[in-house]
Amino acid sequence: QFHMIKYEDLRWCESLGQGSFTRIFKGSKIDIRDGERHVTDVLLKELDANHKNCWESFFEAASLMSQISHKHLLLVYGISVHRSKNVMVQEFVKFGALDLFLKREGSVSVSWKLDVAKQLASVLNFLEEKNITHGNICAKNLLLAREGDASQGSSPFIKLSDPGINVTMLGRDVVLDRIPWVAPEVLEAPERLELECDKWSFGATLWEIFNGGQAPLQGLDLERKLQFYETYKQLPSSEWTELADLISQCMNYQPAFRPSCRSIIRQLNSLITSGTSRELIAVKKLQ
Ligand SMILES: N#Cc1ccc(Nc2nc(N)cc(-n3cnc(CCO)c3)n2)cc1
Repeated sequence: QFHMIKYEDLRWCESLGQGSFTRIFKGSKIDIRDGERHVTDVLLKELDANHKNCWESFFEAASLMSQISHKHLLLVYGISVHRSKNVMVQEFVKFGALDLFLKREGSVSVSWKLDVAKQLASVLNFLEEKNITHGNICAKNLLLAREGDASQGSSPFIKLSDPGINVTMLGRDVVLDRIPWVAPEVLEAPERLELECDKWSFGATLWEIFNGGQAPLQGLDLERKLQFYETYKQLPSSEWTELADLISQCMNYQPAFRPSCRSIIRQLNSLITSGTSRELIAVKKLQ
């Protein structure tokens, strides 16, 4: 269920960092189509050689992405296996991971943030309708295809990345370090990854988007992160009560009590109307 790409048709350029058990590089792939040579920018996601036992899970994540298509889902061109190299070949998304962008950009408008949140909610709704759980929703896995420029009125455009190695394959410390994105119920039973888990992670991601891309509970060691769940803590809430309500509804310790995607989208729509008018009033006060 994959397009196999010949290793010799790939070129590695600069390294762009690493995820859990993977390294990512900018690269290009070469296709010969109707006698013409086409070079395409790609993102090469390599599985660490010392985690070869995860290759099924690594490719399973990618195959999820290539069996369904949606405008806000990352395009996976295929995979390339050569000797000990397992490589996933993805479309190169122009502006990279959202968390880094938010940290770099600092001030984006409320409507920009809500636009991104709505795009994420819409692709989660698409996955929910197909009963597909992503399992690793976070700002780092949201890629920015278009920056959007408030002054020009052009809006951002995001793509949801593959979930990476399945959480059941990760060591406990790696899962603990994903607190508060990983839903509490997943800690006890990682194999029971369900749709509700993505709602919890959506709440944590919404918090990131409205907190300049900074990681929630950053700097807490694993013990304290575990205590956060054991004592049923919530993330520091925004002054914007409607936003804080939505985040805490998503991050409900009872999975069944988390809102449906439709409800999330409805609440985002009302935030958009109240949020943009709040922003207009604030701007008017400044004039
Ligand atoms: N400066 C810069 C810059 C860096 C990267 C991209 N593009 C791109 N395209 C993808 N398909 C995936 C990623 N990506 C980034 N971080 C992860 C790991 C967490 O998912 C994946 N980045 C564009 C510009």
